[in-house]
Amino acid sequence: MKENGYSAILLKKAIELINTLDTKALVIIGIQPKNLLKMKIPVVIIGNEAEEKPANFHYLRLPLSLGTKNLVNLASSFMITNEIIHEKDLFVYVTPSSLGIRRAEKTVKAKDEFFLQIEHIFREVLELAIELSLEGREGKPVGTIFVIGDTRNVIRHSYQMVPNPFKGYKINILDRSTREIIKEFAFLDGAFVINKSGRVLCAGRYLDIDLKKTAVRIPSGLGSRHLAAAGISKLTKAIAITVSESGVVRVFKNGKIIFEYNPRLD
Ligand SMILES: Nc1ncnc2c1ncn2[C@@H]1O[C@H](COP(=O)(O)OP(=O)(O)OP(=O)(O)O)[C@@H](O)[C@H]1O
Repeated sequence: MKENGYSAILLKKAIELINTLDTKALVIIGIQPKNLLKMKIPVVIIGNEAEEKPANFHYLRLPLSLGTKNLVNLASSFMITNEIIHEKDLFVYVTPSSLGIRRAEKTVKAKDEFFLQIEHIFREVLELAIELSLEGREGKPVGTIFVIGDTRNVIRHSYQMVPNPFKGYKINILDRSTREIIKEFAFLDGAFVINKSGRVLCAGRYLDIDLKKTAVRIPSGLGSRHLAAAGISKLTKAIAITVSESGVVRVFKNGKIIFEYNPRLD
């Protein structure tokens, strides 16, 4: 999503639309908002925080590389979840190269906690998970688990299924040039373990959860991958992100699903 010089015009048109139609919010994606202080309706900004921070401005720190469709869907769910607008309300969104009107709907199941969770490393891993869902590996769908944070306890509750390909290497999720390497290892059975600084400590890790002791409930139809992710997030303070072979990306915290989204269905 690149700035292409139309931002100012599109933003002006968006405001005209808001003044003409009964729209309840403005979503700004990847544009530095300017001259919006007079806006009476809620403004959701995805991208860099501006210096202007009136009470009706909400910031969503999502990666712009998720693309307009995904971001608008997430913004829509965010606004409904936080009662900024209601389902079916109209809102306008604007990006550096497009302008649109949408009816608010919850295509993404996300709990409040999810939107509080979007700090740096988590955001990068979520983006990677969505990329994996969309791209697969060599054209084939791929499923995996990323476990982020509380690594000491995660390691305690897991073991290697195969030799750890990341042993001895300093591969960090923040280093974009190593993204492809990380994705390559998604074909391994098991989970990735990532520390709070973004370093990938291991792949191919079996999450050893005693399901009798760790009472987690997940929706029926989900198998052992999702049970393991729910279990590790309950047993430790880690967050687990799963990509299922069907493409659904889920986030687990404290044994519960706090985010569920299938980017392939957009
Ligand atoms: N405890 C575990 N720790 C790490 N990985 C696991 C664990 N259990 C299962 N997996 C991984 O999940 C894979 C798929 O298992 P299963 O089909 O039962 O899960 P699922 O939840 O139905 O996932 P999907 O929706 O992707 O099919 C396994 O091949 C394995 O790689």
